[in-house]
Amino acid sequence: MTARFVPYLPKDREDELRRIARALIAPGKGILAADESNASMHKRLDMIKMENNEENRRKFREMLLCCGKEMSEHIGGCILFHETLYQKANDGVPFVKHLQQNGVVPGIKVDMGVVPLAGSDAETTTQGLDNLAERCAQYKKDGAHFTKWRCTLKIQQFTPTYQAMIENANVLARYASISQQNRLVPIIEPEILPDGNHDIETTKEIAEKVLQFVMHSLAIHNVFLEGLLLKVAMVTPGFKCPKRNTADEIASFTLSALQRRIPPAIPGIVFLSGGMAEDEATANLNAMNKLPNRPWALSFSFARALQTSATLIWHGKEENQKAAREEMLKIAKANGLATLGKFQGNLKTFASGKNTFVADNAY
Ligand SMILES: O=P(O)(O)OC[C@H]1O[C@](O)(COP(=O)(O)O)[C@@H](O)[C@@H]1O
Repeated sequence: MTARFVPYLPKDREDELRRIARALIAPGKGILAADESNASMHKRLDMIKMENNEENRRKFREMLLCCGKEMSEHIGGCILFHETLYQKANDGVPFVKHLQQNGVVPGIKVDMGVVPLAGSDAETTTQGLDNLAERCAQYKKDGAHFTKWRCTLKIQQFTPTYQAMIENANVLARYASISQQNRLVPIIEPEILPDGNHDIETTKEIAEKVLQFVMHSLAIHNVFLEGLLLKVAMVTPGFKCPKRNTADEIASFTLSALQRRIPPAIPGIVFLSGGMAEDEATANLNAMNKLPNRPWALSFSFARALQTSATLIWHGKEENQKAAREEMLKIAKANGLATLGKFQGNLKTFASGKNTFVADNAY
């Protein structure tokens, strides 16, 4: 019998996407998220009282991205912001080349930010589909092999609404399809924000619902599951919930939500850090990777939980760069071990115990 539709992707395209996805989450590796938009960069640089301008953002990225070959031991890929993809390190070599030479796959954030979703309960969708195909084609030529798109959903008395869940799931699927058509592995991020005083049971229930909508839309748009990664928040109690949960509890709630909703064809699920302290994010990831029944790789795509100590040590000073990079690599190593469930003891970092929660982190 002949196929009723033109194939969604040719075989060689599928193989390419599969290969890229696997490289990003190879055993012991995860992703460094360094794709902060300029508004988010303001918050990063403000921590060390640096002005948020193009040159300071370049210096910050120089500190994070030019760590040498050691970086690829635990970091498979790095997500960049548009500006960074075209910036150069102090030695005149583009950042993207530095990453390639050091065995780290460069990726790019392609969404154009969160905007209000009219008619909803003060919720949002994410814009950026216009010209996305052209931008993706260009990014591929310029060295990127994967993309990221972030949607945010809020837990409040009446949210996330059906409208927000269906809209965000659909925009994520459309983005993923366009990305795959352009030979870029999409990292699909339906982030449930940590704000609120709800308990962990509530977060789990909502996470399952949100994921159900996302998987449904991916199926409708024929997105190739083996050639994508999912980026989600761990299932935790709301930031203001008085009852806190242990790493083992967070791990089992998170894993159960994923097991119920995510097909094993998806090669990997990577977690954002969402304002958790560095040591906490690592402990939770490690606990998850000790549990049975994980058909996908469970890894990290942290921004704050990989950058905070390094940023505070660096403080914008050239002479602190080496120590800052060593700290970041130490944390990456701990997370690499956590992807295997092999991290032991407590992670001691410059910013241990310091949460980096940002209220309503949807710009
Ligand atoms: O600046 P944006 O586009 O709002 O993105 C916020 C950040 O959220 C992330 O998706 C996750 O970051 P955290 O690990 O700090 O929660 C990053 O990739 C991104 O830089």
